[in-house]
Amino acid sequence: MIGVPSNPALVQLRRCTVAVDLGAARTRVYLRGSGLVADEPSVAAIDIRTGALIAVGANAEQMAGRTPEHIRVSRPVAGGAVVDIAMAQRMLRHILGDKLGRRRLRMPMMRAAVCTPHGSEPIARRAAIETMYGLGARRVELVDTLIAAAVGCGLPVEHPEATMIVVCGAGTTQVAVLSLGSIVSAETVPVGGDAIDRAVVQHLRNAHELMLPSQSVRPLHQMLGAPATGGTPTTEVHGRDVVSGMARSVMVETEGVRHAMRTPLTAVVDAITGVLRHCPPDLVADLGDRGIMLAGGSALMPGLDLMLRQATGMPVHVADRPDIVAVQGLGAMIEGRVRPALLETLTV
Ligand SMILES: Nc1ncnc2c1ncn2[C@@H]1O[C@H](COP(=O)(O)OP(=O)(O)OP(=O)(O)O)[C@@H](O)[C@H]1O
Repeated sequence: MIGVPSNPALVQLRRCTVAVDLGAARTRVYLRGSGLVADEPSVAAIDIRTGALIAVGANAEQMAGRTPEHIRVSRPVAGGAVVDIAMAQRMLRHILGDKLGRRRLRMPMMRAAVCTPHGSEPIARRAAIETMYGLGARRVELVDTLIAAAVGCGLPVEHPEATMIVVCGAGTTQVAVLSLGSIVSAETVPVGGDAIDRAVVQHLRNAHELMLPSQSVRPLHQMLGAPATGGTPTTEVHGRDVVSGMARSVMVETEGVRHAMRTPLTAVVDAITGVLRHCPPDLVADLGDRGIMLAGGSALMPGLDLMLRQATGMPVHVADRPDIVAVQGLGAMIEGRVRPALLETLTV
């Protein structure tokens, strides 16, 4: 496992004590020596009359859509970037304060590793760094999420054969082919689980004039992978009538929901074919057997792997715990469990 530390960035990563994945849906924190210590929704609730923080994480998420006028539920991370640095700092401080105790909070933050989506803008990378500086970090190492996730999946990224990873999160999907520890070709599209959920909600609104409560969307995900049958299978769905505002139930056809979910996913399929088009033929040939590793929280969507298999004709494997692979990969880097020399990191 120990190799030659020829990559200075990896040497810097080994000095980090904390690894953070600030996602649009969830914030995950890995502490060296302790493992994953926090995995909470990236949500904060504030009292707008006083500016006081009322809740963070799961407690704040439960309040979404149910708040009185003076409470605002905020999501400080969107589209793969921290969009409200001050709120992200307050949220992280509380999430970690709850887990570590206030006094231990400053120490682990001295050197932090943070993953950022592939191809993120300099301003987005800066925002991630500023967020960590506000928590007391003196140095921040940025790592491409695709590299962190590939390491977290246990892919043999340092080998001279191609591996392909698709990280499907809440707001973005990142696709890459890696070989010899580096990204050969990659693409990020602004489509993830949230876009799929919005497509389902919009379909119910257009086709049935029904407003779907947010907790009712996930049970409909299974329609993506439902076998196509000759008949028209239907499911009963409860919601609110768009016009009258009254509670109402409708029978929803599987095929309509499946079609709605597939529409945003065409961008993901296009990204996969685009990445393959930019790869040397030898690497593409490797992938015919190895296929695609699917990671990110949306990889848990039933039928997504099957849909991608059908659309690309390639084998698709879902990572173990696909939602946490990126932070686990970062964790492996700061623990020194990754072969040096071959991994590419972004250092600022
Ligand atoms: N069991 C599940 N079934 C279907 N979808 C799921 C499941 N679990 C999580 N998701 C979806 O996964 C997404 C969150 O994934 P993940 O935690 O990887 O996002 P993130 O890293 O916070 O987002 P991003 O990478 O876009 O910043 C959400 O859209 C959520 O609805």
